[in-house]
Amino acid sequence: MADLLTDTQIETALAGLGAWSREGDSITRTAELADFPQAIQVVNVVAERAETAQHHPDIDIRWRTLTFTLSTHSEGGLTEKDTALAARIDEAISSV
Ligand SMILES: C[C@H](O)[C@H](O)[C@H]1CNC2=NC(N)=NC(=O)C2=N1
Repeated sequence: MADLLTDTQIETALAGLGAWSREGDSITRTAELADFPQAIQVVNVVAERAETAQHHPDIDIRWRTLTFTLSTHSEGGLTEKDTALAARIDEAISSV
């Protein structure tokens, strides 16, 4: 259970995250890696972190370009679970 974020809280979180943008009840970011294996490496790191958080992003894989979309389905919108996992995804992208 996590409270839905207000519009202001979402804007503040996005300003801190940088690469993410809001699309309705979701936030999304794209990352282009050097090649396909690196993109899959990022996906594997994100998968581990998502399992630890018990919160899971939608991931679109197109060759070396990844698109992550986050929303808290059980709450029908954005919560701290999404902004927290977004930061972990950013770290995973930077670490590869
Ligand atoms: C029991 C478990 O925590 C829930 O089913 C989780 C799993 N992962 C999830 N991921 C996302 N993005 N939204 C959810 O509501 C959600 N629910």
